[in-house]
Amino acid sequence: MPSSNEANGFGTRLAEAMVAKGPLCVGIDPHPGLLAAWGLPDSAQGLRTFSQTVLEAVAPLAAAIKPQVALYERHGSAGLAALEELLESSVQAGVLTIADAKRGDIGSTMAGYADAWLRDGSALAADSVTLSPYLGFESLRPALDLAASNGRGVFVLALTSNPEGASVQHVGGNESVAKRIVQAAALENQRYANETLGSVGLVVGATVGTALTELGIDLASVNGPILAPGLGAQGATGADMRATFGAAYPAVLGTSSRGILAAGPDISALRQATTETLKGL
Ligand SMILES: O=C(O)c1cc(=O)[nH]c(=O)n1[C@@H]1O[C@H](COP(=O)(O)O)[C@@H](O)[C@H]1O
Repeated sequence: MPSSNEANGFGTRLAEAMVAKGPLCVGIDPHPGLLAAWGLPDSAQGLRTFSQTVLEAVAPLAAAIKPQVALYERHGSAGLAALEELLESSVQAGVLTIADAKRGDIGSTMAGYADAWLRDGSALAADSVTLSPYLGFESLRPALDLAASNGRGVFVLALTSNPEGASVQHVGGNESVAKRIVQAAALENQRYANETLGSVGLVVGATVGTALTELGIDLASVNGPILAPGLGAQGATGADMRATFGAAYPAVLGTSSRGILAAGPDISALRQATTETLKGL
């Protein structure tokens, strides 16, 4: 797990990694079908081999990895142990981690989730975690504050890549739910004014097309990283992302899971798929 005494906050460390390696995150989503295609059992041992293979293949190429927590939870405590090992190995491999847990709850319970994913010494501590703000952005306060106190970060869902997201996130027209989340994140990043990039990131799907313009959302003002899922398996390309994000594109971290993982288990094939994806960004 990353230690708290990093000189720079998560946003700055991620910005540096994106300059050094390129703006790509590789999602580690050990779906049962992928495990089978890789000749691995659908078990904790299968998860462990899958995770460590992806890490070995992509650590030199990816600014971050994003393990999908649900697919480890499927195997209970043994699955979570495989995730803990992956988070630990990622530190040794020098790649930043985004735990894709999409947590969100009333403040007092949120403190428990923050402790699990963002506290020094927690077995599941990652460099950052994905959060769902639909109990109110302010309900995320324990995670926002803990991340700020120890150099970690968060990614808050704003406009998700799935078509159903619009039924909640677009509500309100020019004062949409998504716009309020973006504004709240921008305000929160004011505490990182001395850093290259703030540590409160947003999730905006690479598939959202013209929604940002239609809703009058200005991502360039956020001063935080934008995690953009939807590349590859969900159909978005680098060109789509440039068109969608415009002036905010330099802060966008594209993320692809199945589009890269389908190339495994061969390490060089995984590296080639990662390199090809990076070329498009
Ligand atoms: O937070 C996420 O990462 C996320 C947000 C979103 O809006 N859409 C989305 O697909 N994701 C996650 O990104 C990954 C996408 O996987 P692929 O479609 O295989 O690239 C999955 O783990 C999703 O849970």
